[in-house]
Amino acid sequence: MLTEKNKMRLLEEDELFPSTPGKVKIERAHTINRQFHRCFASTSTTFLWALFLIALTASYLSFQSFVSTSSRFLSSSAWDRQVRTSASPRRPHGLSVLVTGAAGFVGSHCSLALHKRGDGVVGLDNFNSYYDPSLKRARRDLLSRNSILLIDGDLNDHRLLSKLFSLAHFTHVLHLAAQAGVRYAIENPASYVHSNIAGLVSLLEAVKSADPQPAVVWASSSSVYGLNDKSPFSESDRTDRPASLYAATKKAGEEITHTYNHIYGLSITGLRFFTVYGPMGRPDMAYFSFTKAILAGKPITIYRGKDGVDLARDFTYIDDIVRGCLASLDTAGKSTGSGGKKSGPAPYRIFNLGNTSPVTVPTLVSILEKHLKVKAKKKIVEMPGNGDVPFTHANISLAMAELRYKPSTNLEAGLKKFVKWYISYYGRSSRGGRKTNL
Ligand SMILES: O=C(O)[C@H]1O[C@H](OP(=O)(O)OP(=O)(O)OC[C@H]2O[C@@H](n3ccc(=O)[nH]c3=O)[C@H](O)[C@@H]2O)[C@H](O)[C@@H](O)[C@H]1O
Repeated sequence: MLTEKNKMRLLEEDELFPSTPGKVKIERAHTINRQFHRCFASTSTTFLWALFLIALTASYLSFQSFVSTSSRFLSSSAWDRQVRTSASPRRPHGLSVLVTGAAGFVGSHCSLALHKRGDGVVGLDNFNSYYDPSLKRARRDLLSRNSILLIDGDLNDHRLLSKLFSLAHFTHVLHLAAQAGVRYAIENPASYVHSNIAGLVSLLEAVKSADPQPAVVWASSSSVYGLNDKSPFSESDRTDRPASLYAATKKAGEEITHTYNHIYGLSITGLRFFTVYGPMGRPDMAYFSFTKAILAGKPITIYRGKDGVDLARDFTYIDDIVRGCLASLDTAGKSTGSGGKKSGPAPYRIFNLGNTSPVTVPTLVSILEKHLKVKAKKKIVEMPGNGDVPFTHANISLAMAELRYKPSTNLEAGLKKFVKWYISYYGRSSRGGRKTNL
């Protein structure tokens, strides 16, 4: 017999876990159900508590790491001195440059080149794990051996940025930090917004407030041309049809920098890089991942465009890009703002930095086969609709006229240098582990 109290409890439980209407309830089944429900209720409560505790611990740890990262930087006079020393030019009228993304491919090369000619350089990089951070750490070690300070920090850390600009009077910012990669945007769209939009705005806010305001040279991308089919691509061509989120964030960057130029008088130079390659490059890019796979005897996938047309890129060698970046810094006019107001118009420039001679992906593979002395196992598939464009081709007349930019390394010669570096760094039996220092 059920007591009134038990009946009430059952009723309450029925309301909590309603049974399917019209089903006959057998008391034994109900008892089992009840036990199950209790057990479920207690399991879910435990689960919720566990979740709560995990969230609490995670926020505590991230707060701690934020506090320790910031205080490590922000309260040490030794660190202040390091920043000032690294930012100081060692030649008369030398530049003082904050290089963001300095542990990256283009960033590390540019930092070394600036330092070599006597400019002051401070690097900033968040060492994210988009590709193997050990290569980024090796680049940092190389910079460190050249007395270049590289700070582990994120563009979105406002306190860190304002501290940096208060410590050093940077004449220029070379902004190369970004979430790169065209196809990865399908997997992780938020990382593009974090770095290429929020990070960019955070940096521009800090630059705007700096006194004096530095000039900004930053990496846009050939991908902004998107579905443009007028060849070669000129800076005045349409860029309103991006084919990937990566491209859309780079295009947005061009508009955002324009706003800061217009309102605050920041001197802006946007560089549209065309598929940059070379030693110490990015492991996610085709020439690099193909090399690794070919040496390991693994198959490579070659995408092919509509109607069996080969894809082509205006592959541009890193040394040419570095020269273009340095020439942009050297010719950037001054920012005109102070205290959040501009005192006159400041330059806003955009340049293509390409090679002007597109090469198809199968040709890239055959050059690699020749330099590696190994035949590739090729799998040819139709280009997936994940952001790729069929070809790129730069018109570089503007950069030639204003920057004296003149690319001098063709793909054959550039890949030879890349392969030499790759084998010296990873060895021929490459499994991704490094053999020597950079
Ligand atoms: O100029 C840019 O603005 C961009 O250049 C670079 O993008 P992409 O030109 O796409 O270079 P990359 O990935 O090396 O693919 C090269 C070719 O190989 C094809 N490709 C690629 C991979 C593969 O497995 N198979 C293949 O055929 C592929 O279809 C393509 O045709 C930078 O990564 C990017 O960050 C941005 O800076």
